[in-house]
Formats: sequence, C-alpha cells, structure tokens
Amino acid sequence: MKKLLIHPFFTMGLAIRLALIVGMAPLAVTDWYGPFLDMSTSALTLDPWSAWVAHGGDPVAFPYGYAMWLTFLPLTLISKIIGLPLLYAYDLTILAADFSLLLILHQLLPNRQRLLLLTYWLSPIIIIASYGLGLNDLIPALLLVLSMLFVRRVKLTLAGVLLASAISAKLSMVVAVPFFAIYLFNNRALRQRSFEFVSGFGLSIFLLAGSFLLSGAGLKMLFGNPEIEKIYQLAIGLAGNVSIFVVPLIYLVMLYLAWRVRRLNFDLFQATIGIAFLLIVLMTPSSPGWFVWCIPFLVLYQAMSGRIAILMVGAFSGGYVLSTLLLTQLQFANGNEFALGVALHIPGQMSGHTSSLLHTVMVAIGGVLAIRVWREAIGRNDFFRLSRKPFAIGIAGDSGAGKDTFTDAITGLFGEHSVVKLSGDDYHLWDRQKPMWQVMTHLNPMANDIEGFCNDLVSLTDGKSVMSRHYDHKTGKMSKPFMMASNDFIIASGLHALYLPVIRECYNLKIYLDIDEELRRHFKIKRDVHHRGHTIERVLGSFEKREPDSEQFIRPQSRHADLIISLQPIHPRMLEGLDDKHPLRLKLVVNTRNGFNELSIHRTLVGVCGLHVDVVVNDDGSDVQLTIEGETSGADIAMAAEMLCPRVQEFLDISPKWQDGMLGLMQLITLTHISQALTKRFIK
Ligand SMILES: Nc1ncnc2c1ncn2[C@@H]1O[C@H](COP(=O)(O)OP(=O)(O)OP(=O)(O)O)[C@@H](O)[C@H]1O
Ligand SMILES: O=C(CO)[C@H](O)[C@H](O)COP(=O)(O)O
Repeated sequence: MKKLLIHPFFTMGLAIRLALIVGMAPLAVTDWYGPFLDMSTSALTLDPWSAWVAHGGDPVAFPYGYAMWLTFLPLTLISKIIGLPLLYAYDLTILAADFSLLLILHQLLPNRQRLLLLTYWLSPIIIIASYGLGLNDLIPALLLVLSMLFVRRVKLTLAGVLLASAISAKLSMVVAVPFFAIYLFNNRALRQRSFEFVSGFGLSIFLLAGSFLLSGAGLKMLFGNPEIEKIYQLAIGLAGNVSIFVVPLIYLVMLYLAWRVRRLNFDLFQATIGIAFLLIVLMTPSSPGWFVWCIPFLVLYQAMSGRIAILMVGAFSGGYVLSTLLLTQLQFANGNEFALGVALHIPGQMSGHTSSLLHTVMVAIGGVLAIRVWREAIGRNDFFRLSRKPFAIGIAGDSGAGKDTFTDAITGLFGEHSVVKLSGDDYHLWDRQKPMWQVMTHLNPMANDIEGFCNDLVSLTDGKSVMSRHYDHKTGKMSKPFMMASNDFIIASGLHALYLPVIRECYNLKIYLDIDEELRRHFKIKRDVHHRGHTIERVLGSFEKREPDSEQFIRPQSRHADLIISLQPIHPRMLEGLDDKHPLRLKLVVNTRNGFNELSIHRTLVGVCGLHVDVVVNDDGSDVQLTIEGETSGADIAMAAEMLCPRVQEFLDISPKWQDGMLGLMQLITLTHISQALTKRFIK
C-alpha cells in the first residue's frame, strides 16, 4: 500500500480532488443533497424523507435509502458541530468512499499500483462525476465492489449485507443481484454455503428496505424519480401500445448467457456484472454519475487485457468528458459557471448534436469493450471450458494398488459436490458367490461389463446422467440401480480403467498406480481381512490365482498412462516382520510422459516441504522421473500447490483436504498434471 500512496500519480489525483472540493459548488449538492442532509440532521428522525417533503423540499432531492443517508450522516453531524460548510462534509465523504474503492481495487489487483492509479485514481469519469458534478454514485459502487470482494474471500454473510446496502444506497444496484445468485448457485462449492449470503442479504434488506418502505414519502421520492423511466426510453414500437424495451431485453439476454455458463469463476462473475452495467449506461440517456458504476469493472478489465484495452477506455473517457461538459454546466464555489459549449461558441442545438455524436462514438467504443470483455474474460477462461465439458481422470492399477484411496484424496481437493466417481468394481458381471469366479478372476476383462463402463463414461463426459449400480464389498452383492449425474470432474477408476482405446480417449489425464508388489500385497491382506471379511488364506490364494491375469491384462495398461505413480517402501525388505508400532516409511517414484515443470517442483518440494528429491530426465525432456523421500505435512503441501499451480486454485473446494505424507504428494503431483492438462485444453 505504501507504494500506492507515495506514487506521483496518487499525489496528482489527490491534488485534483482537493482543488475541486475547494473550488466547485455542484448544483446537485447545493440544491438537493446538501439541504436534505442539513434538514435531516437538524432534527434527527428515522424518517427524514417525510420530514423533508413536509417542509416543502423537492421530491427529487434524495431518492435513496438508509445506506446512502447513513453514509453521509457522520461527517454532516461533525461539520455542523465544528461549523464547517456542509459542502465539505459531503465532498469529504465522497473522498473517503473514493479512497476506499481505490484500496479495495488494490486488494483485487495487488502489485498493479501504476495501472490502478492511472485507470482509477486519474479516471476523468470518477473525478468529473464525483467532484465536478457532486454525484454520489461512488457510494453504491463502493458497496457493490466490497460485496464482491467478500464473495471472493468466501465471507458470504458480509457480502450479502453489503449487497443489500448497495441497493439501499441506490436501487439500480439491484441489477447485480441475479448475477450474484447465478454465481453462487452455479458454483457447487459456494452453493453449499449460499444460505450465509441469503441470510445476510435477506436480513439487511428487511432492515434497510423494510423501514424505508414504511416511509411513504421515501417511497414516493424513490419511485417518483424520473431517472427510473430512463430504462424504458429506448423501445421498439410494435402494433398498438405494445413496445419492446431494449435495455431490459439486453439485460435478460445477459442473464441468460451468464446462466448458460454452468460454472462461473470470479473473473467471469465480475465481467458479466460489468458488461451489464456498461450496456445499461450506454443504452439509456444516463446521468453522468451512472458511468461511475462501470469504472471498477473497466479497471479490472484493463488490468487483465493490457494496452489496447487501456487506450479504448481512455478514448471512452475522453468522449465522456466532452459530451458531459457540452451538456452540463460546471458551478464554481465563487459563483462562476463554466459551459464548454459557450466557451467554444457552439450554439445550443449544435452542442446537442455534437454531444449526441460523441455519445454515439462512446456507444461504439463501449459496445466493442463489452464484446472484448466477454471474449477475453469469458471465452478464454478455464471454468468456461470446464462448464462445457467435464474434466475426466482415469486411474488404473491392480487390486489393492490404492485406486479408491487415491480417488478419495483427489475428491477431497475438489469437494464431493464437484466430483462424480465411476468405479470399475461396480461393473463386475457377477456377485461374489457366483460359480463363475471359480474359473475366472476379476482381473479378466471378460468378467466385467467393460462396454457398460465405457458407455457410462462417455455419457458422463457428455454431461449426461447414467443408471449405475454399486458393488458392496461387505456383502459381495450389487445394489439396486440408481441415477448418477455428471459433474465438473469425473474420476473413473478400476482394474481396466485404461484397458480399451475408446475408454482412454475419454480422459484428460490417465494415471496408473504401479505400487510396489510387496506393499500392494501387504495393503490388500490388511484391507481384505479387516474390511472385506475374507480369510487370510483366501487372500494369499488369490495372489497366485490372479498373477497371470495381472500380467496379461492389468500391468500393460501402464504403457498408456500420462503419469505413473509408484509407492514403495524405503528399503526393499522393510515389510518383513513389520508390526503396527512402527509406521511404514515410504517413498514415491513418479514417472511422467509429457514432461512437466520438474525444476520448480524439485525446488518447491525441497524448499517448502523439506523433502529429498531426485530427478532424472530423458534426452528430449519428455520422460521425467522424480523420486521423493521424507516426511511432510498437508499444510506444507497446500502451500507448495499454491506456488506450483496457482491457476487451478479456484477449481479447488473452499477448504481443500490435503493429506499428510505420500498421499498428499500424490495429490500435489496429480494437481500439477491437471493444471497442465487444463492448459492444453485451453490452448487447443
Ligand atoms: N497412498 C496410500 N497410503 C497409505 N495407504 C494406502 C495408500 N494407498 C492404499 N493404501 C492402503 O491400501 C489399501 C487398499 O487400497 P484401495 O482400497 O484404495 O485399493 P484399490 O486399488 O481401490 O483396491 P481394489 O481394486 O481391490 O478395490 C487401503 O485399505 C489402504 O489402507
Ligand atoms: O479386485 C478387486 C477390486 O479391484 C476385488 O477383488 C473385487 O472387486 C472383488 O471384491 P470382493 O473380493 O470384495 O468381492
């Protein structure tokens, strides 16, 4: 923040603001807001609107709710006590809101001080609307952006309270509500907690709007405000009295498009609200203050897009300055006035034409900006791609290799709400007691409905639901069929998950679990005896019986994997005479076929997790082998993941479950590969 405040652009913007606060006396403040605030603080009442109208005040003077009034109250009261002109109390409140908005944008765009100061703090739209014309649109804009920041930080109750306050400050902010609803509802992780937002929003609306609704005069001022009619002005007349209102039509289309994106990320969320505001402002004879609503969104867009966007917003702002000054007079504190049309000797009608021409240019630039925002923030977006097609991971390996354990660990990262699991065990052709198992093992593809597995996988990757059954390892029987819906992530695991070429085609990432054979037998014996009700003799017998099928059908699948993960004991003979008192000490050997960022992984695993890592890379850099040893915690692995794959962080659950030790490292390595595969999908 220090960097922001000592930058010359900050000083320049502040000096301009202070000069305007001293030098200007905008009519909106001297004729409307100032007198209203003066009267409302002379005799404090909970219904200043009725008191104002009863004293013969202009009904258009303060058509806002409690949030707006309460924002101005403290400095108005203080200035009355210390005898400062009320105009300063008003301007300083605006300045405080303005500075707060700068700081919030700084939170959203850390390390972009120069750009932020150039595009926000020196924005002529903010300066002219707020300090030249005295308009108060910064207050609702600040509350709205603050609400979005708290949504991003998953402080949803507070976000709801702030959105309700933004609407109370200015009814137009209601435009953003459906976008909040779509964002929260379509994002499964947030949907679980959306009641927090709803309760904060509902309670605040009840308190802020409920008491306002009791004020008949307040309601009249709000709904009698001619500004509201502006959204109906652009209309296409049909037969009789019926017209199509263009602005509501565009707004509804925007809502539909946002809804169609099944899962919005934060960039998409703020981009859609920004576009909605931009289009509404451009398609109406909007007040100069309305443009202020778009500025925070345009700042975020300029940060994302770069130079051309900055130039376009600069041209847009230039058009705003000229057209506003042609149509609106500036009022100075010393009683002088300034009208650009008069200064340039442009006759009244001409200045209207010139202003309309400028507005047309602004609509053209604004329209292009809206399309660019849509294209860049929405088209080039991981979530958008994910929403079109789920991300499918295939995990194959022998019985007891750890497929279910690993699947559950990956699910813990994304959250049960975002994952659908397809298990090969559910496609065994027969229940446990069927005689067919005397002649065939589960490892034989013929003993499984691999076609059914494949069809269901294809349907799920196509976003369709499937009818599935579950094989219960306790009873050895299949469950009744049930409906299984597709989801953002599909994890298909099984003995034959990489067996058929057509199955392999479905995956974005193919993994083979190549666990050390002794370790696999150790894990399987423990699990089958303790959890699946088998005798030790039967399990030992099954190893011999299954070995030929394992060699023929299971192990060759590793050839097709992008990533082979092998859990091994540190010493080859460590499992002999093992007891439960001494924990197993394991190492992880990872082989990847598509090359990956082994140098940064190496650095991070050593630096952040304190592990020992060996790296072997083949000649062309495509095959990489990592051997990882040591103890590490889930918290350290989470930190490493933030550094190694920042782009996938917003795919993760609100509180992703990172495992300690080797399982956590398997999660991390897999996440780096998911990130890589998503990037590939993004480039294609
Ligand atoms: N990474 C791991 N760390 C510690 N224990 C593990 C790990 N992977 C597997 N295990 C142990 O091995 C046992 C078998 O794992 P799991 O049930 O996940 O294997 P599977 O491949 O799904 O087996 P199956 O195909 O027979 O269902 C588990 O009960 C678990 O205790
Ligand atoms: O190989 C297996 C899973 O991959 C199992 O052995 C198979 O599912 C049969 O299970 P159970 O022995 O509990 O009936």
